[in-house]
Amino acid sequence: MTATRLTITRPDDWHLHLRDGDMLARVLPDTARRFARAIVMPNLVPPVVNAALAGAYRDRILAAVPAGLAFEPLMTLYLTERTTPADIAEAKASGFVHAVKWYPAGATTNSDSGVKHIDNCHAALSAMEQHDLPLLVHGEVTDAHVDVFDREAVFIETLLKPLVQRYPKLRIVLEHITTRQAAEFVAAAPANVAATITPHHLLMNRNAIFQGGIRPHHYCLPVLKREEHRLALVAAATGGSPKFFLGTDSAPHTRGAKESACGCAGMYSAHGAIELYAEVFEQQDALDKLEAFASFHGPDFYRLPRNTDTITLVREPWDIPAELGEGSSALVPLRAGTSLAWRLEA
Ligand SMILES: NC(=O)N[C@@H](CC(=O)O)C(=O)O
Ligand SMILES: [Zn+2]
Ligand SMILES: [Zn+2]
Repeated sequence: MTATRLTITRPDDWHLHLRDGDMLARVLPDTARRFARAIVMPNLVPPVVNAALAGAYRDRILAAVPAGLAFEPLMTLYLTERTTPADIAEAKASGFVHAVKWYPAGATTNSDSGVKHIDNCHAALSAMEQHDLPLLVHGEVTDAHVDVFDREAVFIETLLKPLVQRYPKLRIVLEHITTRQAAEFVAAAPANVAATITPHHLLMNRNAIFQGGIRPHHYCLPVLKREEHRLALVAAATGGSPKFFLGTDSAPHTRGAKESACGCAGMYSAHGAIELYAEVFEQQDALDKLEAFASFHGPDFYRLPRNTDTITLVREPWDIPAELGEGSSALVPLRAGTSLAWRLEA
């Protein structure tokens, strides 16, 4: 029998881009309606590199939370080769910075200030291990000679495995995993290593980028992979392991920035995030595993309390508009012009 209603502990989003200004105001309500908390990515321009900037950004986010909704932004720092142990100590002491993000320079959107050589970050990484502040990783090498579809697997072998060995107590989240190699690596790693998985990498393979023509709204980083990799991610997400948890990587870009001769990487999914995950879990006949993936594994890893209120999803198709918002912040959401199978009950 198929379920038509599903009530779960309110989930959190452990990887989210909220941007700033008009775009922040446009996208935050979508997340705040569904999730109690989110790990907010620091790749603004300029990036959020210290606790003072994170605190100011946190205030702007809180000011944009719609009346009647409760939402807690969990802030992150952007790791650079100039991040000091004092920056880390200050971030930890703030109480609102929950992690530090490693962007290999040039790997993704707004990563220009990121890390060229991780060997230049060892003082900061030691401080993070000492203060128990997790490291979040965009796991792709940037070497132009490495095929774009292999960049995650090569990153794991050449950079991540040595790092895990060198810092055995550092908590590490490999973000938005996209390959069988990543799922296997995380599953076999010690308990201080975990991963987030996006709805789009669970729902689509790389054919979606080229369906009848080039599809800029299906371009993200790490790029969608072959079907065998999608299947490995689905098995990891629905398999019940506490090492895998929800992180949408909802990454809004304006329509113009996506539909361009050199379009930005990132998909917007916050408008239907938990509903999209429900589709995946239903396809696997694993709806009973959704709550742990969406609401328990993340807070347990981050050592935060689980949420105590609930959300309810109903199996009732609803239409996704062709475009969300207007003017400078208008964007094309995932599944634009089609429908989602599950709807969030008001
Ligand atoms: N995932 C993406 O394709 N884009 C993200 C950056 C990131 O998470 O790598 C963005 O900020 O737009
Ligand atoms: Zn990334
Ligand atoms: Zn991201």
